[in-house]
Order: sequence, then structure tokens, then C-alpha cells
Amino acid sequence: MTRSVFIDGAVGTTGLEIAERLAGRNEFSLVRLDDSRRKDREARRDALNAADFAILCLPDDAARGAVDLIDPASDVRVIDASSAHRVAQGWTYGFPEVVGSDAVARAARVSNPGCYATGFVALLAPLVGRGLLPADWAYTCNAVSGYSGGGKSLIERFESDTGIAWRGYALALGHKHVPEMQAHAGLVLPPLFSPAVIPAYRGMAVEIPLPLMAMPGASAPAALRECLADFYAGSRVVQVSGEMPDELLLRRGQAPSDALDLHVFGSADGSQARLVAMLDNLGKGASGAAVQSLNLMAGLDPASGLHLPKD
Ligand SMILES: NC(=O)C1=CN([C@@H]2O[C@H](COP(=O)(O)OP(=O)(O)OC[C@H]3O[C@@H](n4cnc5c(N)ncnc54)[C@H](OP(=O)(O)O)[C@@H]3O)[C@@H](O)[C@H]2O)C=CC1
Ligand SMILES: CC(=O)N[C@@H](CCC(=O)OP(=O)(O)O)C(=O)O
Repeated sequence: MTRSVFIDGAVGTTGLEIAERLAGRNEFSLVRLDDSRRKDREARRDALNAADFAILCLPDDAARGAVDLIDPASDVRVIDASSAHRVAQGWTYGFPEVVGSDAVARAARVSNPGCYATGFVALLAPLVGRGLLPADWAYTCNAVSGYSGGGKSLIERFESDTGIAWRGYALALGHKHVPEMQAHAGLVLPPLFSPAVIPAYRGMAVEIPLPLMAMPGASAPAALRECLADFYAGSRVVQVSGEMPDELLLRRGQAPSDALDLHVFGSADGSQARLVAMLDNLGKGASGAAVQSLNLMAGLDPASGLHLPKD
């Protein structure tokens, strides 16, 4: 059976990468609006209501507007790549490894996790959920992202001003991922989140420093690593490193990847740890995650069409 998929925002950064992952697959047929109609409200309304699946690759306000265009009688199932619905009632968080594959497979409305939130939630949700780290700690998170994370406008900026070596932002501490980071990691307090952009197109590192000696009831680094390895055992997307490499590198010109690699680094006496997630902001951080959810919703192998290391 071939299912129709309408990507609203198909010529944006995320939309193009989703189309690339679906190209050549006969389980899906892509519905396209030509350039003159891709922002036409009526054309979009028709396409949204007629498709089996709609994937919204739009700015937040436009994504909310797209959902408003859907007729309550339409059978279309929606995956929203924006941050509009990540803590909204009636939406399933599209992180099957964390919320369960069945929940995503059944859902009519799926909200794709934010790229930074993917790393943060992947590291903390199992550890807090299984009681190895306290839910009521004031967590901090430092992260760097490739500039494609900011969509067309940031790509244009970094590619025209090649002198930028580092761009700190969200300095007023109100980054839009904080609500989903708190909610889906199961935290009492919002994390203090410090993101930055580096002059690489894609790739990101998300780090959570842990002063374990001060954290009530916190487990030792080895136990944290074992818990994550057990939680993600069998996943083809999420890998937990069994070792502590001397360094972690993001490279310019990195190939697209839908993998998510997790690391636990601990001090020799076990009193401190650094949790680190490495991923492609356009892969498991956006388009790869959307395709993984689409596969599950269509009853297919969740890894179909994904860029993953060979087994
Ligand atoms: N880039 C990333 O790493 C990630 C992005 N996301 C999210 O995915 C969504 C898309 O982001 P991204 O692809 O990066 O953004 P881009 O800016 O690259 O693309 C957005 C696309 O949406 C189109 N668009 C804007 N308004 C409308 C509208 N009213 N109707 C139809 N099309 C419209 C734009 O058109 P035009 O080309 O004319 O500007 C553009 O093609 C955002 O919500 C973003 O936050 C999520 C995770 C990661
Ligand atoms: C580098 C950069 O600007 N990144 C984006 C987040 C990318 C992402 O995950 O976007 P969504 O939340 O829309 O899914 C930002 O910080 O706003």
C-alpha cells in the first residue's frame, strides 16, 4: 500500500531532508505544491486534508495555522517538526525510544522533538525515570549546534559571514526548548540552558554537567552508563558508548546521520560526571526523527530510509 505524504514547508531545510529520506521509497508518494502555490492557503488546505500524512516543516506560527486548516473530519495524521505542540495536550512526543514505539505508532498528532531537547531528554529521561538521578535537581545544559539548526536565515548568515567562530545566543535564558526539556525529562525545575552555534553546517553536542557529590541520591557514573545502555539496548538509532574516549569531535562537512550517540564521562573518584549526546541536528534532531515516526505510524520498520551506521 502506498501512503500519500504532504510536506508543508517542503523547500525549507528540514522539509528537503525529509524528502531526501523518502525519495525512492515505494511505501510513500510525496504530494508537492509547485512554487507558485506552496504558500497558498487553499492549496495547502486541500493538500493537508487529502493526504494520509502531513509533515509540517514550518515556523511555529505557520505550523499552528496549518493545524487550523485541518477539517475535524479529515483522516490525515500529522507530524509537526516545529516547537508549537511539544508540550501540548493531544499530541504525542515523537521520541519512540522514550515514550514507546506503540504510542507513536497509534498517534494521530505527533510533535517532533527539538534538536537540543532530543539530546537532553535522551540522557536524562531514563536516569531520572529510573531514580538514578534526582528529579528535583537544578540541571544545567550546555550545547553547540551546526548553523543549519537555525534554518534558511542562519544558513545564509553563517555562509555570508565566514568569520564567525562561535555564536552564543538565548542569553536571556528563555530558549524555546526549555519547556519540552523539563516536561519530557520529568524534571521539577526548568534546566538552565546555554546553547551556541558553531561554523559547521550540521552536527551538535549537548552536555549535562553533574556535580554528583552534591546531588542527593545520585548514582555513580558507571551505574548511569549501565542504566542508559540497558534502556537503549536493541535500538538501532541510539547507541551508548561503553568507553570514555579522550575527546569528542564535531567535523565540518559531516555526512547526514540519524544516529544519536550517548556518553557518560566520570571523574576517577566518581564525584563528578559529564553526560554528552552527539547527534545531527537535521537527523535525529529533526528530519530523521520525523521519518522514524512516519515509519512507525505507517506500520513499517522504524529505521527504513534512515542514515545509520551499518550493523
Ligand atoms: N533546522 C533544524 O535543525 C531544525 C528545525 N526544526 C523546525 O522545523 C521547522 C522548519 O525549520 P527549517 O526547515 O529549519 O526552516 P527553514 O526556514 O529552512 O524552512 C521553513 C520553510 O517554511 C516555509 N514557510 C514559511 N511560512 C510558510 C507558510 N505560511 N506556508 C507555507 N510555507 C511556509 C518557508 O518558505 P520560504 O522558503 O519562502 O522562506 C521555508 O521554505 C521549524 O519550526 C524549525 O524550528 C526542528 C528541528 C531542527
Ligand atoms: C542553531 C539554532 O538556531 N537552533 C534552533 C533550534 C533548532 C530546532 O531544533 O528547532 P525547533 O525547536 O524548531 O525544532 C534554535 O535554537 O532556535
